Amino acid sequence: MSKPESHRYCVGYALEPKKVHSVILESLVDHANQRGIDLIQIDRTRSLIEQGRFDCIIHKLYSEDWKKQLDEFSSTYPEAVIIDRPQLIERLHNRVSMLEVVNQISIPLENDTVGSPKQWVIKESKTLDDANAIEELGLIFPLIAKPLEANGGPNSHNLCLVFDQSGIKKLSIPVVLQEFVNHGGVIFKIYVAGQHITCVKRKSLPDIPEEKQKTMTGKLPFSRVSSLAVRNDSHNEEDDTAQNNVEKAEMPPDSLIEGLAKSLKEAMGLNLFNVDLIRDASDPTRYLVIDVNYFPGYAKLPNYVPFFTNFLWDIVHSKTA
Ligand SMILES: Nc1ncnc2c1ncn2[C@@H]1O[C@H](COP(=O)(O)OP(=O)(O)OP(=O)(O)O)[C@@H](O)[C@H]1O
Ligand SMILES: O=P(O)(O)O[C@H]1[C@H](O)[C@@H](O)[C@H](OP(=O)(O)O)[C@@H](OP(=O)(O)O)[C@H]1O
Ligand SMILES: [Mg+2]
Ligand SMILES: [Mg+2]
Repeated sequence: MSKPESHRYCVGYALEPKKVHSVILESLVDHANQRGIDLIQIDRTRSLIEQGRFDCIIHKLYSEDWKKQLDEFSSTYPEAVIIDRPQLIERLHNRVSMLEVVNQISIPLENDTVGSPKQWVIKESKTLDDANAIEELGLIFPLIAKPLEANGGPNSHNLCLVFDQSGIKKLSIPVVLQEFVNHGGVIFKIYVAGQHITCVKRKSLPDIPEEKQKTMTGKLPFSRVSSLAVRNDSHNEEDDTAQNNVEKAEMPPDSLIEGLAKSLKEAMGLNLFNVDLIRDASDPTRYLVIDVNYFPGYAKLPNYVPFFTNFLWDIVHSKTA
């Protein structure tokens, strides 16, 4: 075991209890401790300033009161690093602004392209009921309907596949209708923590064959497919095939993974996020970003403990973010 470092740094974390449970594991606390970093839970029942000096604060809380407390804390301790600024995180709480940035960056790539699927936003319920208005939008079925807000609220992961106009009527507004792209049932999840980047493969929604696209009608709800894939221990033939597809899938080129992660980090000014990326089954040079999440489930990564500790170490040692 390495020698504990003599100078100690203090990193405060402010997260919902569920997130503390899923991300701040004992193994992380112990490892960080060995590297001179004390991970301290911020007490949400007391004022932040009262809790003294932190070298760095990591957080995933969005209330106005919390934002005010962070501002006060920064004024009192200007040298402390806040990961990340709430105003910058907000872009990821809306499924339109989260993908806009993908189309503003440019990544030097030889053959591949990175973009986002076509999407339409519907904000008024009368539009859902108006067959003419829907037709005029020129939607391309099948679609994925996603709540516009992606702020961790109870409905923000309630998605559904929509096969024709009849499926649109029963959606809740505001909703984003996104072109469904067949991608071989495999999703690439790029996790970013400051300058540390890693990519894993996961099971995704299966392809919808063309014959099926013509016969399916209405809508089909689903929720949290890629998380299910992490937890799934059932064994049926369909799952085995899906798992097989994941294992066989070739990773995107390193230059694409790094280029995309670094450009997005720069453009958004954020340190802690992941990117969901798919590869078009009918054009394997076409990559599409479908989702960007703030402070995702890092503990699902196989190298999570050193990965996250290295990030914290960089921050407290450079004191710049
Ligand atoms: N445009 C698309 N084409 C094909 N499949 C898609 C598309 N968008 C999403 N999916 C599928 O739906 C799943 C959930 O979509 P998305 O990641 O946008 O939702 P989310 O609720 O924000 O997920 P997360 O739990 O990662 O935050 C993806 O993992 C993928 O399997
Ligand atoms: O709880 P909200 O704010 O909705 O955010 C979720 C993200 O949307 C998911 O992407 C995270 O899971 P992944 O790390 O598997 O993407 C998921 O990670 P979790 O499994 O630690 O909850 C959450 O960060
Ligand atoms: Mg996702
Ligand atoms: Mg998401």
